Amino acid sequence: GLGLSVKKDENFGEWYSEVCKHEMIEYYDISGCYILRPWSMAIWEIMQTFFDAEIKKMKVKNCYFPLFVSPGVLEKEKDHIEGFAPEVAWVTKSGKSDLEVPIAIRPTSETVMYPYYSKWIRGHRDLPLKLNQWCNVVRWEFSNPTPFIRSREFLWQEGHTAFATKEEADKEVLEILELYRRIYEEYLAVPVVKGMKSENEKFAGGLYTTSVEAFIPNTGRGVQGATSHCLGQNFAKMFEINFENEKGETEMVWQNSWAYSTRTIGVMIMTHGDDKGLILPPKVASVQVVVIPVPYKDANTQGIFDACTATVSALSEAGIRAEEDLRDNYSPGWKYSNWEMKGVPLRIEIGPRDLENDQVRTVRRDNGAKEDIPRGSLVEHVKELLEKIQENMYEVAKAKREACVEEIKTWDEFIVALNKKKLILAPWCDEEEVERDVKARTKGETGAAKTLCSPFEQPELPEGTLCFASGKPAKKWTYWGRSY
Ligand SMILES: O=C1CCCN[C@@H]1CCCn1cnc2cc(F)c(Cl)cc2c1=O
Ligand SMILES: [Mg+2]
Repeated sequence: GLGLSVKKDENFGEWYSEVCKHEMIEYYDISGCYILRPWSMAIWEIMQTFFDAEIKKMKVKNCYFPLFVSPGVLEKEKDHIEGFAPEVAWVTKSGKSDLEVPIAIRPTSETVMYPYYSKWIRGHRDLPLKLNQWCNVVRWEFSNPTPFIRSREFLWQEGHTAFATKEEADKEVLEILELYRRIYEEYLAVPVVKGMKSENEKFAGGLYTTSVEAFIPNTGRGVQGATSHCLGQNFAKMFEINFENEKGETEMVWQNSWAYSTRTIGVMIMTHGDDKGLILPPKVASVQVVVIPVPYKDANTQGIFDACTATVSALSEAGIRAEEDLRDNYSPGWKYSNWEMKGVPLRIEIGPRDLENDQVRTVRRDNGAKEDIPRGSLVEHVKELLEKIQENMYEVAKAKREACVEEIKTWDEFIVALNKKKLILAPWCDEEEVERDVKARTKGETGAAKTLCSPFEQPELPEGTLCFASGKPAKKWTYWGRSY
């Protein structure tokens, strides 16, 4: 049918699923797997074009490692994969016959790549080694699958870099994190917080984890947007990735790994969609402007169609992604709803009056504003409108997220804020067992609260401030909440 059957604020889960099904994904017969249709694949490609160009400026090179991992390699370090083992997918047969040894499908590629890093890195001249791959990974998770946010197979990029010094690694971790912030804030118009993960939440195999964290006001859940880890020398030790330094001494390399995935698209949908459907930020919209003719019984229909075609070519020549919808089997009204559902940021209507006045009518998808524009200044007006839409979508989302933030000092305030679906900013003693204790005490059907990150931008922490959970001296302000 035409519209959505539920409202975003009434039944978020159903709303999200229906919005995704309007040409972003198709459900698949294997649970947790989804078909990425062109409407969402185009978003992935636009982000990939940006990110790929940026990492190439950083001298990162793309490569491709095999999908399959032999068990010996995957299970090289028990502690690295402890806890993850249940989500590893295995190939056990080919045709009718069993494989001698089952083969794992990569859930991430450290164990696939690092034996070769050990082989390729001999001396300091082999450093820094900076490789990235655009690929899919498989994690056979059992918690409720959600299109883009949590699927058993997803697309991502995984960067794996090796340096001679910790300083170089520390620097690159933050450079990549800034690119992730740009993907979210400049392309997807989604505000994120940059911060450090707690010892409990970080990648266990690494030294420290930084992340960009988003927040979904409707569900009151944080969502990890992307991660940039410094692995220290842990994997160098595990996989003997050593190099001979200038003085002829053998040293272990310092490594990073970093990733973002198709989860980015789900965060964008959840953030911007409304009861008419998706709203695409212009930067990532495969169609930024849709031009719709509004013919009138005996008016000059051909003239209207020609004006639409001319408008699309003028916009396209200026690098704007514009399309006309001249289908004669749908009414203008039907077309308005259809393209609004798909989230096209700007609609242009051309009817008899517009033809006479040599103008077009523009309608913004983000706030519904209508404006008549003379055809003579069409291109710069539309460029301006698209920039305003991009900016407005970010500002609106940022204001909504800020309205969810609640600063608290005590346990009681924490519980009240948690139940009000807030993004909680709390003074914390930064002790692991305190975080584990908070998780245990907040366990419930809607999931436990945990740390999301400790923001790099720390508010003032007055001397003597106590941890909200343990009463011990607080060391830092940390964002807490339920999460995806
Ligand atoms: O997040 C990134 C950036 C890109 C490269 N990887 C790291 C860490 C990935 C953690 N992680 C995440 N999930 C996993 C699932 C698994 F089944 C196994 Cl065996 C391992 C892992 C695992 O190590
Ligand atoms: Mg996982």
